[in-house]
Amino acid sequence: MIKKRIAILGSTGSIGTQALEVIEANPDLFEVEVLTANNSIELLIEQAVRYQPNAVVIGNEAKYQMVADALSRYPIKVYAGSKAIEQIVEMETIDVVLTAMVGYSGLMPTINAIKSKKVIALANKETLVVAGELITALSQENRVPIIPVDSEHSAIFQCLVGELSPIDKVILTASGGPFLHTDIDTLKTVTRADALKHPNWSMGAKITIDSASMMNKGFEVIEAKWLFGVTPDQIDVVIHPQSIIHSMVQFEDSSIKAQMGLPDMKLPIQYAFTFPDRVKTDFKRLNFKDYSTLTFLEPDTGKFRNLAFAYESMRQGGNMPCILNAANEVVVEAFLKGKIGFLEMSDIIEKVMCRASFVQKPTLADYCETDTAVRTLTTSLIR
Ligand SMILES: NC(=O)C1=CN([C@@H]2O[C@H](COP(=O)(O)OP(=O)(O)OC[C@H]3O[C@@H](n4cnc5c(N)ncnc54)[C@H](OP(=O)(O)O)[C@@H]3O)[C@@H](O)[C@H]2O)C=CC1
Ligand SMILES: CC(=O)[C@@H](O)[C@H](O)COP(=O)(O)O
Ligand SMILES: [Mn+2]
Repeated sequence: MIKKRIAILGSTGSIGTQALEVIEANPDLFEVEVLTANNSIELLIEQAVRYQPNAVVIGNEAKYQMVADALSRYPIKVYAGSKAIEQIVEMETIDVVLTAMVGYSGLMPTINAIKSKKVIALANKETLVVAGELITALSQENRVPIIPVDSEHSAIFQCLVGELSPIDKVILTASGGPFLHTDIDTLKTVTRADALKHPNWSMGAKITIDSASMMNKGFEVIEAKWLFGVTPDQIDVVIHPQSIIHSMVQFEDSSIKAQMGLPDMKLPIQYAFTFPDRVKTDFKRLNFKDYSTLTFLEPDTGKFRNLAFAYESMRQGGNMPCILNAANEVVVEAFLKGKIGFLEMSDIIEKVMCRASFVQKPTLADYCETDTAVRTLTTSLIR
């Protein structure tokens, strides 16, 4: 395999740091070309010293000088600002861009990376939620593969290898989050700390709250639609609290394929880097005898209304998923800051979906305008 030069957008986060572990374990296969972060300069500097990338970018421009000073002894270029993150992906020496930034901030760098013909290892699902149609069209136009990193989509992608026949259904598994068995009255008073306790995965704060509210699964339904070209009716969600089956595909002859393993994001990250090959790892193996039962339940969309909102946003199409995403980013931040309660997140999102300006055939400019306008609208609805 030719050594791949990798740019990690969001190297200081949960996905970013695990990607660096994968790269470090396979020095003959991968090298780090670019690292980016938003504010975490200490970790970014430590990573840059250790992995010696060609360039680093710090999103917060006020922190540029501190990073530049710390790395002045090394042949590492230092840039700052969100525009620099968008532009760095154009570097000729990059083969693969791992999009591991959180939220809407991943959109513009991903667009630029596709236009620069880089292979995309896509962790940042919000990119496909906000602008799935545009991103899919761009990737086809530029003949750029988008390889999923999200565990469910990596599972589906792995199930589809070698299959030429049509998909009947994709079945996304969901852990159910920390509140699977919490009644709706108790949900009114759950705290940030309660919601940040994911049963199976250790992840960044924003996606952990999305998992607790099941917006993560809603986003993953939209992500699956664009990645695998299926209709909303072909996407089922099933609660599987053990997170051992990462997702499944049913074919037209009724056969179902599942991808399984212990919950560890390093596997989907590595597979996105090595596809179509598989590379030996020392990751802990699943032992079926440790599990006397694997269980499956119907999601409760009365309790977790976000999942229903995601299906509704797909039904409406246009900029509605972009509206959903922007509203969600604002309410999650407000919940994390203790400004609103857990159930208020869905109440506010519902109001925003009714009030925001709908655009049936959005351009990139429309997505940008929608994101800005919806953030303002959502903020005004938070007491
Ligand atoms: N964590 C996981 O297991 C999984 C994550 N994903 C998806 O991957 C993405 C990353 O998630 P995760 O790693 O958990 O998130 P984290 O919050 O742990 O990390 C986010 C990274 O993005 C950077 N970042 C945040 N905001 C900005 C911004 N405005 N501009 C530039 N950089 C920014 C952060 O920098 P800094 O440290 O400086 O703030 C950090 O490096 C998300 O889209 C998530 O949904 C998907 C599946 C699983
Ligand atoms: C690891 C990963 O892919 C997450 O998206 C995870 O799936 C979250 O778990 P939930 O199933 O609880 O949303
Ligand atoms: Mn996932």
